[in-house]
Amino acid sequence: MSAPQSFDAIIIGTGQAGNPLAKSFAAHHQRVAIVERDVVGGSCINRGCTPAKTLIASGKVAHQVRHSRAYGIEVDDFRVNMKKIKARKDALVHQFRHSTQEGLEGNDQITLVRGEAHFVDQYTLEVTLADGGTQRLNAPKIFINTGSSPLHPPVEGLDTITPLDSTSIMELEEVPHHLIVLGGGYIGLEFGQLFRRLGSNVTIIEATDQLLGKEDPDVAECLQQILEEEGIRVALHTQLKRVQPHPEGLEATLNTPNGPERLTGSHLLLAVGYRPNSKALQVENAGLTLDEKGYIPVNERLETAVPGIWALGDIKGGPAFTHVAYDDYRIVRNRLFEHGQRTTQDRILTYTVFTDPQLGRVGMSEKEVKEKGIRYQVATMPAAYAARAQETGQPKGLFKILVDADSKQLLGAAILATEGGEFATMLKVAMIGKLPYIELQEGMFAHPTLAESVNNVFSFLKDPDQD
Ligand SMILES: Cc1cc2nc3c(=O)[nH]c(=O)nc-3n(C[C@H](O)[C@H](O)[C@H](O)COP(=O)(O)OP(=O)(O)OC[C@H]3O[C@@H](n4cnc5c(N)ncnc54)[C@H](O)[C@@H]3O)c2cc1C
Ligand SMILES: NC(=O)c1ccc[n+]([C@@H]2O[C@H](COP(=O)([O-])OP(=O)(O)OC[C@H]3O[C@@H](n4cnc5c(N)ncnc54)[C@H](O)[C@@H]3O)[C@@H](O)[C@H]2O)c1
Repeated sequence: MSAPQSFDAIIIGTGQAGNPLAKSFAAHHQRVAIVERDVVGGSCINRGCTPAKTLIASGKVAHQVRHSRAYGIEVDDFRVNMKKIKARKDALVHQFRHSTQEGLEGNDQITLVRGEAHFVDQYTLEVTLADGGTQRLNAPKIFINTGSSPLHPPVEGLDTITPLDSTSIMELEEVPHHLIVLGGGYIGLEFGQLFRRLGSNVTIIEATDQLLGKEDPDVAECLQQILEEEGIRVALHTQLKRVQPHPEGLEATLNTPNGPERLTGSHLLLAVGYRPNSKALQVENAGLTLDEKGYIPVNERLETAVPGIWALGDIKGGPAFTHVAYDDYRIVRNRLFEHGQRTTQDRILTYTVFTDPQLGRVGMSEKEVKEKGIRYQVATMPAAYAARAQETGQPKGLFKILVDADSKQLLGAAILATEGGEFATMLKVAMIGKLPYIELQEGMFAHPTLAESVNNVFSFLKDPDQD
């Protein structure tokens, strides 16, 4: 075995944290190796946000064409061309991937190693190279950014069919006749609505009693109603007991609240969550222990229990979003290169479910506020009260904003509305600035934007137990 190649730092994974971190090391004239076992760029640009949102944009166009008569535009006929929809998505993914790869390969300080890494000891990795053989690398600092992958649940008969997951569904070149979706979370709802809009029959099977289990029931119910109005069947409190091949594709045996049911579908999408990519790492060789779900525990500085090893992004557990992984990078950069004190404790969580209308979320839900015993007030207003929502013919949804009863600052918000993610971002800025709600209620905002609704929504503010 040849001597390991030495670096100032090694990063495992070219995802949302690893890629910018490599560039920060390079900018500080430190030699860094970054190891990638798959395509460069990680989940977001290859298998997650970018391809999904590009496809969802096509679904929205199909929906608008279908409903164009409501706007006085008479389109006689249209056809969904799934091959072209996929080609548009592939082109963008390749563009993003190519520029990420060029950014790494074109930097003299960065060595991109193609292969799968595992720990040999605290400072040494062995990479099983993509083009054969192995290579050992060592460094005093190692950063794990290996992300997560779709979870395949234990369902009887699953090995007798070819189920889809969030990666393979985006490679379809035809629209499923009947898409059965297992799981009513982010992936289930985004893809369920996309394929419904492209022409599929869609059934979403959710084991619990509401969609998007982390959200408040009123918000989840409002979104469920919107999806059902588009013709999606939502089966709550329902388990998938068994699947088997069927001439139409598959037959699913369900346990519903009304008893057993048999359902035939052309495709099954598994959307029951993600699992960490930690098994191949053999972290025990470095003295690290995974938690019970396979995540790598870290402190608020993203340091693992072993000095000199950090974990960033999905692999550390907690909210799994691109902007969280990127913010993990900012924290590490801040502490290593800027003598800063940033931690994961400082940040206010935000995310958007890219259904249409979007669910833009920031801060705490009402459930979380109650659990923490905070004294709060809540304002809920139908999106239809906004002039903009009426003018654009997109009145579905609601605005829900929580306010601290003592400080009068915002605690959190759920904006279920067209471009709800943009609206929630504005509220996050108010939260960062610790603005009392009155500044929003009395502020002058451009008319007729959706966001000017912050002038009106607080007139609905009430104590939680007030009718
Ligand atoms: C369909 C879908 C849609 C999504 N939409 C959104 C969205 O709209 N907004 C949002 O914020 N988030 C979204 N997400 C979540 C988001 O994609 C992830 O949270 C984010 O990409 C995680 O980034 P990461 O840096 O932790 O890991 P990743 O980007 O997954 O990078 C990890 C990399 O490590 C590599 N790797 C793993 N193990 C090894 C090893 N042993 N050796 C070498 N390389 C290894 C992997 O190949 C991968 O390239 C979506 C996810 C999916 C699946
Ligand atoms: N817009 C976004 O930001 C976005 C979009 C897609 C994915 N993501 C990320 O990807 C992660 C994974 O998404 P996801 O939708 O797979 O997971 P999820 O955890 O959001 O949802 C999974 C759902 O499946 C249900 N479920 C679990 N087991 C089941 C079973 N056996 N039968 C029926 N239902 C079952 C759960 O109750 C839950 O509602 C998310 O947590 C999120 O961080 C984010």
